[in-house]
Amino acid sequence: MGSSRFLGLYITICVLAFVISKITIAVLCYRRWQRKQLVIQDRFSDGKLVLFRSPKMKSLKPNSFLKKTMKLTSKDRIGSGGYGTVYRLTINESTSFAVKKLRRETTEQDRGFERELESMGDIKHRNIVTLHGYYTAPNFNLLIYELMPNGSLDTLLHGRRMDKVLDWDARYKIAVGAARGLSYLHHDCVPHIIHRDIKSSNILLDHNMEARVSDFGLATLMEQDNTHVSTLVAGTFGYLAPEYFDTGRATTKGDVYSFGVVLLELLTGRKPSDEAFVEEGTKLVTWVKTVVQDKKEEHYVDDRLGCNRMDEINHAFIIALMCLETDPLKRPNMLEVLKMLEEIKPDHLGHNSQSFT
Ligand SMILES: Nc1ncnc2c1ncn2[C@@H]1O[C@H](COP(=O)(O)OP(=O)(O)OP(=O)(O)O)[C@@H](O)[C@H]1O
Repeated sequence: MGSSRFLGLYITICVLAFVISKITIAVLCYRRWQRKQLVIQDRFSDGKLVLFRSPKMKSLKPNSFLKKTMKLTSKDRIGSGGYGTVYRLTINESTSFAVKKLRRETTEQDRGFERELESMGDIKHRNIVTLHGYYTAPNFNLLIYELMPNGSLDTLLHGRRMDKVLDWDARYKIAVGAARGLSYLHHDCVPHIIHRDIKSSNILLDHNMEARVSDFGLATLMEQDNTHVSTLVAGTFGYLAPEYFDTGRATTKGDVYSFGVVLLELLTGRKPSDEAFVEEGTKLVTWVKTVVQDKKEEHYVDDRLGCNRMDEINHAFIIALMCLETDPLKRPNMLEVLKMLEEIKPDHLGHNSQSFT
């Protein structure tokens, strides 16, 4: 009798200990999640602002942040792309953000969409544009990014900006930075991330002219929402790997191909969608393959490179062509591309080849 009472007491204590430990774990997880992000409900537009906590966000007053975000107008517009319009949000003299207003036609609030954004917010790397938070309301969504003061590589290479000429050293640094960011997404993130839309307008430049890959995860995100008007699901014509046209499947090797196109753009200063190619019935990649075969690279490098290091430039052409192999299996992966690029100028980058922020 005594031993069965003891057994009953023993089982009760075990069950209680189990339940208490589960509750404690749940409370700790909830607190950790709360510490990671700040959620502000917006009663006016039935929306919700979520800011991911980081040193930069620490000093911000969330309500005034929300007010300023809601007051963005066309005067604050930086530009627009396939996914929506980008605005500059100025909080004070030293703090600004880039806010991307996504086109959204459905009114459904999707928790999967938010989860995707939360994992995008966890990605922190010095060659990737940080997502600081998001705003979601029944009719629109905003993504809050770090503002890149030097805009996009596309604008610097092909736009009318005369104030900044990118010489060979600057372009080399951009190529290595972009390769490092992409290699981080492919090889260091779990699960790995396929960008799906690598192009010069998605490579932004920070105050040091260091490359930052932007818009990662957006193709997947918008596919879920199913509102991005795109002929080919994701990716931009001129940058897409040939196999994508057959399979429609995005792969890391597809990103490697697109990166190869960006490298060619850096070397030749020509856009993959250059009308001259269309008129000649060719495209940047086919054209460069012939140039390299005929060993005529020096006639086609961008004059603005201002460099007599043709050995380095030829080396970069070879890496670009490896990325542009028609057979994806023959292309190197991004870690290999990064290593080959770093070998072009081992002394130049020797002191800062570390991958993480
Ligand atoms: N974080 C940012 N900081 C500064 N400028 C940005 C930022 N994000 C985007 N921009 C600028 O906003 C403009 C539009 O960018 P967006 O990413 O919407 O379009 P895109 O990359 O040109 O095209 P797509 O949407 O098809 O990828 C570009 O000129 C880009 O330079």
